[in-house]
Amino acid sequence: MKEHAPVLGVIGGSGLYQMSSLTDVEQVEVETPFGKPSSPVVIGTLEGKRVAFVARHGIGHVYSPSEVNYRANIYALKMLGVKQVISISACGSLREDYAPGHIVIPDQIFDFTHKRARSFFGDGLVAHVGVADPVCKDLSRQVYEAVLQAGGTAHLGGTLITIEGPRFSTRAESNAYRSWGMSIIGMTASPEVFLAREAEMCYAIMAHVTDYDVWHVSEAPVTVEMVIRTLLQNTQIAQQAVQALMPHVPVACQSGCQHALADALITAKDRIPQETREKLSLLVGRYLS
Ligand SMILES: CSC[C@H]1O[C@H](OP(=O)(O)O)[C@H](O)[C@@H]1O
Ligand SMILES: Nc1ncnc2[nH]cnc12
Repeated sequence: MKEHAPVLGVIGGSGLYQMSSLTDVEQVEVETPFGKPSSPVVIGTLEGKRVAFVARHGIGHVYSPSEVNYRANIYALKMLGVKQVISISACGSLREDYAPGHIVIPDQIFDFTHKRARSFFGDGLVAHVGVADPVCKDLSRQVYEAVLQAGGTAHLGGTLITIEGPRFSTRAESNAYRSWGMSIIGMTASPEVFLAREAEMCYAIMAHVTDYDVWHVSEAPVTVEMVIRTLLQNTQIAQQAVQALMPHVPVACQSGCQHALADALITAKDRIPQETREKLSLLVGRYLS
């Protein structure tokens, strides 16, 4: 591997399985204590800096939202030295003013998933990270500026609800989420965002609105074809936005993401099994010495 650690990790979602703008590309097979990431990690140069890319659903889109190994994806990026991650995701809109083609950088997450491994911790080492503000405010603002610079229509803020899927919502569910004040809907932000916090990484979401879900009275209900068609129309903006972000990374984080575990570990040091210490040393080593 090249000597410089990637300054940015990009996790590409539905419709974004590679970054064509990367040069000097190498492909790294990473094995983590949590298994293999969804795809080989592709590391390449963009604007003179190294970027690491993972295809969330695998090459050919082979993992459903419930099957994605979120822990391995985040852990693999951490192993490569990545400290800041952006997710590029497709989402449905639950608000009239967040229209298909627009890009939302949400500031809140509502986790409605129920069957995913959602923490690196356990097995004798307990941690409770704070996620009141689940995304990095500083990285999110830079992503927002970058999307504007790339010519996109962007919204900074909004709540993203993550459903388990893989099916889309019923009209009753969609209307309920709207009545709860949710802005956009997807299937992958949780637990990814929370794992990034446990790994003390800054994390922001560039969510591409691909549809109006199923609540809209005059728009057709969401389909996969609709999602991929709209996302593909946005691919160039997504790639240009990442390019526009590069001069600003690493973004100066004032939000404490890089110290998220400082007051989160609760297990007595002498009670932590050696095996767990070793497994999680990359995350907690500096707190246990
Ligand atoms: C292909 S439609 C539903 C699918 O698309 C989104 O994926 P991602 O967040 O990885 O872009 C959504 O979350 C679902 O997984
Ligand atoms: N309407 C929707 N619901 C859940 N995930 C989505 N991804 C894209 N559109 C979506």
